[in-house]
Amino acid sequence: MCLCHIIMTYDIKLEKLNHAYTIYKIPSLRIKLLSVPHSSIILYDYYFFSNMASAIKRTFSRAKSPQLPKAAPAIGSILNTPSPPSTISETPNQSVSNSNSPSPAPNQSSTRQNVKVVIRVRPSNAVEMTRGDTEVWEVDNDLRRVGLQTDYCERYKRQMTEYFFDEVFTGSDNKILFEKGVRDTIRSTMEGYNGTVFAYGQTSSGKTFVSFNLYYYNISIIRKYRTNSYPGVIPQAVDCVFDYIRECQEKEFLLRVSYMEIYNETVRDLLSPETEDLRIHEDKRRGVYVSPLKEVVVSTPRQVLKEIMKGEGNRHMGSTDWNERSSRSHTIFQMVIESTAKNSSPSASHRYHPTGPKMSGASVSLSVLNLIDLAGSEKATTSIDRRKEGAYINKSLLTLGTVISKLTENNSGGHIPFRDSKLTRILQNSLSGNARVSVICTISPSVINLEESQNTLKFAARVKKVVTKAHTNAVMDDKALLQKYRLEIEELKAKLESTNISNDKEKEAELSQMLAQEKARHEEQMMEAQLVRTALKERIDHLTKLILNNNSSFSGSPANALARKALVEPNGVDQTNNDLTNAQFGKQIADLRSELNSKNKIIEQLTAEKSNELQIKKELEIIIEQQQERIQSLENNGRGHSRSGSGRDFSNSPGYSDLSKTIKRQKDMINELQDEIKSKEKIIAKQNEMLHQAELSQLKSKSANRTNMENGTYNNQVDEITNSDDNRVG
Ligand SMILES: Nc1ncnc2c1ncn2[C@@H]1O[C@H](COP(=O)(O)OP(=O)(O)OP(=O)(O)O)[C@@H](O)[C@H]1O
Repeated sequence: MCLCHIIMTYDIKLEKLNHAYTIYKIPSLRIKLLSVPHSSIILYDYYFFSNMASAIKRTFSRAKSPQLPKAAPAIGSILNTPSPPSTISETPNQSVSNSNSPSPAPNQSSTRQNVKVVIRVRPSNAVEMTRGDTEVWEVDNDLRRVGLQTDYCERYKRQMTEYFFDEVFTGSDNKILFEKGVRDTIRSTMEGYNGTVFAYGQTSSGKTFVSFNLYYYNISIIRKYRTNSYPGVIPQAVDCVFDYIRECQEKEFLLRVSYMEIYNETVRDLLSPETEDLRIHEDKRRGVYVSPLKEVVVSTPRQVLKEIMKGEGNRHMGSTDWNERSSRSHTIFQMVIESTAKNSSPSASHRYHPTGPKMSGASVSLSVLNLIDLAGSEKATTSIDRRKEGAYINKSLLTLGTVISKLTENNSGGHIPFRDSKLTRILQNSLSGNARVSVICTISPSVINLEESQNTLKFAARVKKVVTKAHTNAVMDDKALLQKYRLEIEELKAKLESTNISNDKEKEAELSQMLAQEKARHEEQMMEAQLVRTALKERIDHLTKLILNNNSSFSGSPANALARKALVEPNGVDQTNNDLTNAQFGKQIADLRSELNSKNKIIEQLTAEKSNELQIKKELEIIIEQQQERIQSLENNGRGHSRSGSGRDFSNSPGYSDLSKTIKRQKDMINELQDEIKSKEKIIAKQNEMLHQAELSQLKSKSANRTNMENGTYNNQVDEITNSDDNRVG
């Protein structure tokens, strides 16, 4: 048997040699020493080497050692260094048993389980390094032990303090921390148990680094998440959830997320910061919950991270004396997971019926995952605002501590002050039993923070004693979103089925679709024809109006009006001539109109001539009348003279005979004029008759062309026109 020493050395201040690490006895191996020149190692590399050491150990243990001891012996004993003078060992029963036996498999249902507690001692930060702070904590991954360094205890005569937890880590590797400390809790949640993960520790101890690792994510660079070396627990949990869903063959899931913060004892919705008056409620079914709280249904990890980033943008952060970007509020990122068996459609009796009520369906499992980043406890700070925030933070953390103590003290249902702070009230479900809980406690390595770190470790040891008994939450609940969506899908499927029962029905549907298309096409054509008709009607109306303006006698005649109507609507209804094309029809109408127009013009002319001659006739008649009066008076005068004894007879005088001749001539002229007027009247009458005949013949030829025209109406109209004795000239 030979001794294999793997010794990791690093010098954080580049001055002194610090730790001697894990030493194993590994048979048949001759590695004596792996020494690292201190000046070439930076802090980051230290963790790499530290992890490498673990990897080497694991490899050796698998390859060479049939049985590596589960817990390596204490460092001092192997190095044969004297044991510390005295030791306070926080190894509660549960804690010890838990650290030595693996946590129960997550698929065990309703088993009593201790809260899983993980410790992370972060590396010294720049300030601590610059100050040259001594690192006081030593961590043994295998022993799952964190304790004060022996050197330090000896030098400063301090009591040796050591704690044992489920997992202890140093460095920055969040992946291994997640794998060992959190993964089971997340997977339990996917199986229907409530789960809660929270980070606890003093300000600047690395809670946010372990939960979010915001320094590597910021809102605009979610994409970088995949390449980030230290994704926090929350993004890893999100990945774990979706990995689980991908792997799970038999279930389907629905996820919704919400994100809230407790700032100065006020609950705020980080996804909907404008929402006011968020309250904590409690009912038997849901336990303690916050409302109204915005919930977003999510279907990809990216979507979840986007929501987280959105919420982070609204979170209260501030610069403290210890942390440039300190979380000034507790945040709770909540994911509700609904799941149901993949082929579990609503039972037969509950199937959708179009007329029936909507019924409950298959059982849905509903679990809630809380991922919590607590604000850090802190000592007095210089800023007034920070001091107020700090007071609220410290008070709520104190209450959390008290609640945990009470839970571990009696476990018997005595009064536990959950209601003393919003934080403990919201965590009530998780802490009081029905949840699997992982707590990550973070501490600073520096001696400056020794007291705070010890408090954190004491808190961690108390939490470790809390026993929970989670059970799966199956609900037959229409309110479960998954169930609602399922029912809706069922309804839609049923509707689809009812319209698509058999092939015949399919064909029928096809036919009716074709018919519908044909109908639509026909309607389209009708519409087009209608448009042409309307255009023609408008044109006719327009022309008719022009005729009305130019020839009032045509428009004034009822027969003409009827004829005009018949031209447009020969059936009394608006009917298209099926034999004549629209263009032919239009042309005929135009020809007729122009023919009628020219006839009307002739009539107008004749009428004007007639009235002119009538006027001449009238004037001649007046002249004749005057002449006759003169003759009469002349005759009377002649007769009077002769009677009076003058004995004169003018009838034989030349003046009298001239006058008589003139009168006769004028009378002849009048007679001639009268004859002429009569002949003009005859011509007008004839023209009117011709005009009338032209109208009739036009209508009749149109009538002949309408083969499918209904009998009666049109002919009646023609008869009406024929019989109508309207007021024609003459
Ligand atoms: N394990 C780690 N490895 C490397 N750097 C770390 C680690 N933990 C914390 N840090 C760094 O330390 C600083 C403080 O960490 P963080 O903000 O996570 O502390 P916190 O406990 O959340 O503080 P607060 O309560 O004030 O919000 C950050 O710059 C962070 O990057």
